Amino acid sequence: GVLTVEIEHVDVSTMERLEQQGVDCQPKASTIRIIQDKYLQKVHFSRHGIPLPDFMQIDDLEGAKRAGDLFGYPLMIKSRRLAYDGRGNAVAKSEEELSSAVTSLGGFGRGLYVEKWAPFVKELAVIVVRGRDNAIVCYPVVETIHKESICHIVKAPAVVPWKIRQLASDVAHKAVSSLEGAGVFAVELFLTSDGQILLNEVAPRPHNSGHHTIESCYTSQYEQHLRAVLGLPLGDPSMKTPAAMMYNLLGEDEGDQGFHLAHQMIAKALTIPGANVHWYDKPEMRKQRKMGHVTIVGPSMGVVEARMNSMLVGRGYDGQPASVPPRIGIIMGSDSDLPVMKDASKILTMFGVPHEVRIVSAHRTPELMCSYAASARDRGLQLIIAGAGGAAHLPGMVASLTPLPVIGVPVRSSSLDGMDSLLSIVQMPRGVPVATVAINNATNAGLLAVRILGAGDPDLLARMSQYQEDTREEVLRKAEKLQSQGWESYLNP
Ligand SMILES: Nc1cncn1[C@@H]1O[C@H](COP(=O)(O)O)[C@@H](O)[C@H]1O
Repeated sequence: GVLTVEIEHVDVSTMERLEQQGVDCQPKASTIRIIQDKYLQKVHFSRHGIPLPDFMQIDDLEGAKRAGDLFGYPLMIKSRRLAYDGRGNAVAKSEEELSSAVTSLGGFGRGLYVEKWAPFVKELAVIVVRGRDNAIVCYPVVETIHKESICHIVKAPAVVPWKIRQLASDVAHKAVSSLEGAGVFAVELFLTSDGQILLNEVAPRPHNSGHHTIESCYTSQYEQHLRAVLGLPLGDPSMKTPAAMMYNLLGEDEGDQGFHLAHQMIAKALTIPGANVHWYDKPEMRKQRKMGHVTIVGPSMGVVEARMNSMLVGRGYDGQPASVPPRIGIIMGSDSDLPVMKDASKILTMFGVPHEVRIVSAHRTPELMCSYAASARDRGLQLIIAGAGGAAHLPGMVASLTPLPVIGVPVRSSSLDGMDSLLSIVQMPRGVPVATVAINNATNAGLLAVRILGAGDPDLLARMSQYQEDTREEVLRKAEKLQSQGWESYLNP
């Protein structure tokens, strides 16, 4: 008999599986046709004014050459259907390579089109959800890092300027608004060196770039998909952990050896704080096949990256050896500030906050100051305490080079009793704040830093309450002693 199933939309791997089983997958509705045929998908999006790399259909070698003349090389040649994880794509680096590239894709009969090479600096993705009532919510923008055309690592949120995140969300929102159907859509994007966002493609389904949402967001992409298709209210897509990274467990070898290697990795992942292992239990192990994934969550991207590095030691992720990454940087203009600035470090050690201590001078090492401040956030620092004396420009300059909060410590210098340092630090122009503590009071800088971090770290805030309670009790104990003994014996015990 004939079984007719009507589906609103279907992803390419399902299509491929159905075709392998001899099921005729000719779509009926126009929406389905647009999503299945990547060329028609692009035509559709460009009609809706969504930015994407230039593209054109090619039917023969002459057409491919014309496209090469128009777009230049390297030229991306793509199959119109059944292409994913790098399959169905071929790059021709020159006109001579066109015909072999076309042959590798199965010839023109399969339906090909070409795309102008997108000179991207990062690949981004946004999971967009659309309800039956057409309500749309977007998950935070993520960065996808590919290796040999297969997604390797996903960073959530993407470490890109806020404006870029907004632009990426806008493009993704617009792309999904232009389609029909309810459910989760994954929008893959290119970020170019001149800050443009170009649409790569839209996958109408829960997606690899959204796996992190299971642990890092209030509503996972899977729950969200069910809510959307069932007509329930959409859930909150925002992140409940500050940072997450997902690592795909790809088959590293065939058969048993492949399982052995994967299990080694899983055993390592189980020792990593914040790591969650997902194993798909696919019956067969193949090289480069997605067998599972690990999502690591943590309090900052720096911490999550360090955890990822320690999981991947010896596996070629570009990180440094794992150590506890500092959350706070204590910097000072000279080693002569150290006797004062050490008090900030003492407080942070007491509260168990990992930190680093460095000498960075605004006047003697201006380049170092710039690179330190500019890279601080990406290295995972959450706050900077900067101390200096005299013409104390360090805290203010650092504050102008980073979005992180900066606390300034005026260090007393020999000639003006520290008033020069205090005024240099506290009198900042509008727009560039530095929280300034009392002259030489690095202890307060440490305590203020703990309070600021505590706003997003309940454990730290609880410790701060305990510290206040302990301080109060100490004072009360002294007051009682003074009252019971009198001041003379108090002073001369
Ligand atoms: N403003 C400034 C720029 N570079 C160093 N300083 C400050 O100059 C003071 C004297 O430094 P030194 O003892 O090294 O001469 C220190 O407080 C130091 O922060």
